[in-house]
Amino acid sequence: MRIEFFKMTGAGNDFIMFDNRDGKIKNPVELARWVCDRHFGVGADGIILIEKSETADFKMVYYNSDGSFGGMCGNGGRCVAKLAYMLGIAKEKMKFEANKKLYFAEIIDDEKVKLYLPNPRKREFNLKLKLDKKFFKAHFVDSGAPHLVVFTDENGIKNIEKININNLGKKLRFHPRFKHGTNVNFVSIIAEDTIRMRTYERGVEGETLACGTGSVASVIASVEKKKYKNSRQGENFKR
Ligand SMILES: N[C@H](CCC[C@H](N)C(=O)O)C(=O)O
Repeated sequence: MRIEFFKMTGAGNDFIMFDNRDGKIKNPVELARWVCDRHFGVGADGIILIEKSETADFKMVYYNSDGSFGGMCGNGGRCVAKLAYMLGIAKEKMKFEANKKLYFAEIIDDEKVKLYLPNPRKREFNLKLKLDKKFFKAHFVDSGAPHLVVFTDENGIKNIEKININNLGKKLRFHPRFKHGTNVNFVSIIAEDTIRMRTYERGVEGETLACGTGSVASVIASVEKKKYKNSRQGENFKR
């Protein structure tokens, strides 16, 4: 069987995407594991299927590289919006369904796609998580995907670049407090309006280069805990 695919990256978080409106992909779990392999496949953090929707322009169905169902993905949402626009499935302003929720996206120009995420309701601040006889202070925000935010300064970590994400991140990701597991973001305050974040992703089971819903969760925790300015500066951000 021949299946056309598209590869895109959102800030380094990369995805292989398929137009599955005809339903010809029947085993996405196996497909994700195979094509996401960076040596024996194409290589990506996950796959995204565009499927038919009754309530929106299309449905985004997202699987992590290990084949687990991913729910919502911020970077993937921007990529799939662009693909849907390129394929003529949606216009510049669109709405799509993902994990039974509705999202709005807007194509700004060739390089920019804006994605509107609803305000996360599930937030739990000041958790104390026991790990290897030590307590970690962390905050939990579900921004479409479950995210733990671990501030380096609240946990005596001096240099975020030196954290062994694939070790410490993994332990927190599997902490029994989270029944379905969680993504884990380590965050350092850089300036009044800038944070540095490194993410361990559930389902990729390793550090990824960027995470959209993780960024949103980290900013929410920063505004709450660090009294950040709730600034809209990001809108004018230029590379
Ligand atoms: N990278 C994604 C989030 C993936 C979450 C997924 N790994 C899970 O919760 O299983 C993003 O840009 O929002």
